[in-house]
Amino acid sequence: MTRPTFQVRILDARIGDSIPFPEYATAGSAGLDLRACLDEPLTLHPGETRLLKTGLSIHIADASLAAMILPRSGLGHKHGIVLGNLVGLIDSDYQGELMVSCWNRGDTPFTIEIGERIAQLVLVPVVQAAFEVVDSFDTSDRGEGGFGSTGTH
Ligand SMILES: O=c1ccn([C@H]2C[C@H](O)[C@@H](COP(=O)(O)OP(=O)(O)OP(=O)(O)O)O2)c(=O)[nH]1
Ligand SMILES: [Mg+2]
Repeated sequence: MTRPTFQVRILDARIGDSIPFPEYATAGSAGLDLRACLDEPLTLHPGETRLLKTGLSIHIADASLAAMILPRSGLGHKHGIVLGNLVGLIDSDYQGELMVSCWNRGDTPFTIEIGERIAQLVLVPVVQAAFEVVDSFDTSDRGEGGFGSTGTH
């Protein structure tokens, strides 16, 4: 399969050296792991949130694509390390450093090591909408029902 190509800037000279460049871990991986570009290990105390550098910027350039920063399941489930913004959305025109908001939502301190994989980046298709303002909609089966309106079984 041909892959779209993005320009990437390496903002930290350790990337590609002591801190590996992101790569798909397996042929079927959806995400690229992002690593913490720290100068020293960082202990996140319970409830603490810190914005961490990744040492990389990407320019997606194509408005029909975006990237999402998602938590790693192991860190989130086992150690309570998730994202302070829950999900990060990278706009196609963003050219700044990819940043990861790390939140310790658990009840024990967790130390992030230099170069540790802290989150994952997933490229996703995007549809930009145009809106037509109307007074009413053609009625659908659901109508305005939501929030459990179809029951629980
Ligand atoms: O986890 C994240 C989330 C966002 N960003 C960058 C890329 C994104 O394109 C930009 C803006 O993000 P967003 O639109 O979610 O934040 P905002 O609070 O609305 O800021 P802005 O006013 O700059 O759009 O910040 C990151 O590096 N990491
Ligand atoms: Mg925004």
